[in-house]
Amino acid sequence: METVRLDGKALAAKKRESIREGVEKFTAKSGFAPGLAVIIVGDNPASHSYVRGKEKACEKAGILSEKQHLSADVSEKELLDMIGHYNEAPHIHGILVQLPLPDHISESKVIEQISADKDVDGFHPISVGRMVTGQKTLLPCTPAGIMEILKAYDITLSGKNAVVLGRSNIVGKPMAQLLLNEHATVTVCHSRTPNMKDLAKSADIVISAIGKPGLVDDTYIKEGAVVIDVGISRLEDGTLTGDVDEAAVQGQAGHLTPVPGGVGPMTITMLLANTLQAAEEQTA
Ligand SMILES: Nc1nc2c(c(=O)[nH]1)N[C@@H](CN(C=O)c1ccc(C(=O)N[C@@H](CCC(=O)O)C(=O)O)cc1)CN2
Ligand SMILES: [Mg+2]
Repeated sequence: METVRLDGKALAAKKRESIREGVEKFTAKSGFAPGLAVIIVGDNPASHSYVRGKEKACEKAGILSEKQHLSADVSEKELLDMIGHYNEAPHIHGILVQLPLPDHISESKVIEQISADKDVDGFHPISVGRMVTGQKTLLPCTPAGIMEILKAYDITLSGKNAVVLGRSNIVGKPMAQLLLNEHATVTVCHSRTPNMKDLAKSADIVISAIGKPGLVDDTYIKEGAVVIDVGISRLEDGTLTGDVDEAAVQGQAGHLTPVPGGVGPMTITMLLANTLQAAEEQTA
């Protein structure tokens, strides 16, 4: 069978154009642009590259972005105080702290410090609670972007068996919840799941967010299954690769997201969408 490539990059470009139009309308009506504060701690090159991508995307969409780069040895209190400042800043409608953080800073304390109204990453327990109970909220960007890809390609979720590989708070857990909200039957696999391969092989939809290059080959995939690759690893030669061995699943998967150019560009697109949504809700 022919494997359909799920082109996240092209979908992201289309969505970003419609977000840009929404931002233009918002700005004309309110007299100010939606504002996003981006806080990055330390010097992780991948994190800086993602933050650059976010700033560039904001600029193109007409969103004001304000970056704060803190040194790796900044105290937890200083970071919490900075978030407190942005919680009160009227020109800022969204706050994101790039993850991961250095070990001496509690990720959960930092996330809980962000006002739920400005939580454009959708990681705050209030946002998570709303998502779990099916209320309107700001959704985590990567899982929300994957849902947009599935919708754009008319992939039915109701009644389907979905297997999520990985249980992180950023991707695996919220992904499972969003699929469940759309009436899929969801199994979450992790490092202590003994029969991960068998579970994946029985699924209509496999979402891999593990971070092991090439882990998912044709022995994990049922003929015709939808395969979403969230893993991004940089190999020694500098190339980016996902969790999925693309060559091995070609002809076996029904649909497949590439890496790069699949899920990643939709992550940043959903951040733009969330920032506009937050600005609209705060000025309504
Ligand atoms: N506060 C947050 N931290 C992190 C998040 C997040 O959503 N919020 N997610 C990831 C990193 N991430 C965004 O921050 C991210 C990862 C990848 C991409 C992306 O566009 N990938 C491209 C390739 C990019 C490249 O060439 O390096 C692709 O897949 O095509 C965007 C955002 C962890 N931290
Ligand atoms: Mg590849």
